[in-house]
Amino acid sequence: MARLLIIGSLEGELGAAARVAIARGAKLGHAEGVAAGLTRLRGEGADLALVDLRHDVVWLVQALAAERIACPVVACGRAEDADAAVRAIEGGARDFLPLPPDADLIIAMLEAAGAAPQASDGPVARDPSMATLMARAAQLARAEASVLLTGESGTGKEVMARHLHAISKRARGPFVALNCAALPETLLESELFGHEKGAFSGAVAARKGKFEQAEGGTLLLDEIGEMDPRLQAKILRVIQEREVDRLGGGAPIKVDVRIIAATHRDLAAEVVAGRFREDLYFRLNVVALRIPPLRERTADILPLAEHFCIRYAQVNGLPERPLSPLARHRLLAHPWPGNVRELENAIHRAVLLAEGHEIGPEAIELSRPAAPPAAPALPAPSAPAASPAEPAGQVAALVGRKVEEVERELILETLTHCLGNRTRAAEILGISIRTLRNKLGEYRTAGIAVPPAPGQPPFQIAV
Ligand SMILES: Nc1ncnc2c1ncn2[C@@H]1O[C@H](COP(=O)(O)OP(=O)(O)OP(=O)(O)O)[C@@H](O)[C@H]1O
Repeated sequence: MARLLIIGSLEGELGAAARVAIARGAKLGHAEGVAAGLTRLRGEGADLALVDLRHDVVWLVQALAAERIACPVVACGRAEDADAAVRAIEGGARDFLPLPPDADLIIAMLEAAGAAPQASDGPVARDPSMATLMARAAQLARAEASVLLTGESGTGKEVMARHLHAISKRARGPFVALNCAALPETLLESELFGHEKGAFSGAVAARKGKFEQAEGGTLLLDEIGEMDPRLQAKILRVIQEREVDRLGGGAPIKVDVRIIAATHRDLAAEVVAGRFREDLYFRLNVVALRIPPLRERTADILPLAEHFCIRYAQVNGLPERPLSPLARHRLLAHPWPGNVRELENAIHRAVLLAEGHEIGPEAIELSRPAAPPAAPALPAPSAPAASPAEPAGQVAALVGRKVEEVERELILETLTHCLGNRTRAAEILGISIRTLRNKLGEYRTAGIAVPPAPGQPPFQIAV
């Protein structure tokens, strides 16, 4: 369940935003001001904080950065408050939410924060390959062993992790998820292990890490393959000793947490390449579940599509409508490179776009062609083929240029567009923040100017 903290009075339009989020399944916390909000974020944390622009948003962002608390902050206000909104974004706020709130925008922001409201009804799994997987998951219900979930992005690893938690004897305890690829190393370290007061210059109060927050429940370490080897060693110690050391010393704290790790990488290959610790791999891999890509479980496509048709009709207050036979055909013919996430997005759009009593094929927009043309013809050099998502002229204009060069321009332009906000730019580009930082580091080394992060002097050295 997404955890949202609202900072400001709930009496006005912010209260309406709170009601929208609750209706979509978010768990709400509230603080009247930024200082009280900071105290709550130190204690129980949140996936997203919505802060009334009349409060000192930049102070909160800076305090969170100083205390290494990872929580995206979204400033909220009326469209007339544009100047204050720009100051908040320049000061490090993730985004601006215009009031009165738009329900879809709130959902999108929760999703961008990695906290999409979760359906509580468990995974849809009708394909025989998933039936086997679900049977194995059921066998594991009473087990305490760590589980390693592998599978391409969007196959449903987090959904499966939540399911494993829900059917386990820890179900009454918390389920806490952390995306290890989304945070830089120091922030990830204090998110995981917490810190004592005075552990670093901004640590003005002690704070529990995710291991402690998940006490008695389950901790999902998502994208574990991206974790730095030093932190891998610390995770190994927690698993072996069942205790965590907060940053800044103090006695070790006993923890009772089941760990589920997930990755889209081939971790065994990462071990061979020397990027992932073998001992940690064996500890996590006690039980491994591979979630097949959607193209390998085609019997799931229509049940999933129907599930999302109902869900998004309800979420948007629209009547439930069936998929027409042609729409079904179109869905079955598509290879779904983005897996269930891509299908979910396509159906959400279709539910909004469809007209009439059923959802027809015209409402289903697919990112790539459903199948290659019967007789593929080589495009003429002067008129290269474009994907349906890209206007032909724009792609044609890039012919003759190096991929590396185009990539660099896209990254730098996106960063400029986001006023230097790395997290936002990485999200838009669809790459991890770590990859973005590495690229920016390369550009700097090559002497190319990089837009500074908000609140930092131009062309600083640290990325
Ligand atoms: N079996 C399923 N039943 C219902 N919904 C599903 C199922 N699998 C995935 N989804 C939905 O698809 C989306 C992507 O799923 P999820 O986040 O679990 O994938 P993931 O493999 O963890 O992705 P990533 O590797 O990118 O983190 C979510 O919105 C989720 O609700």
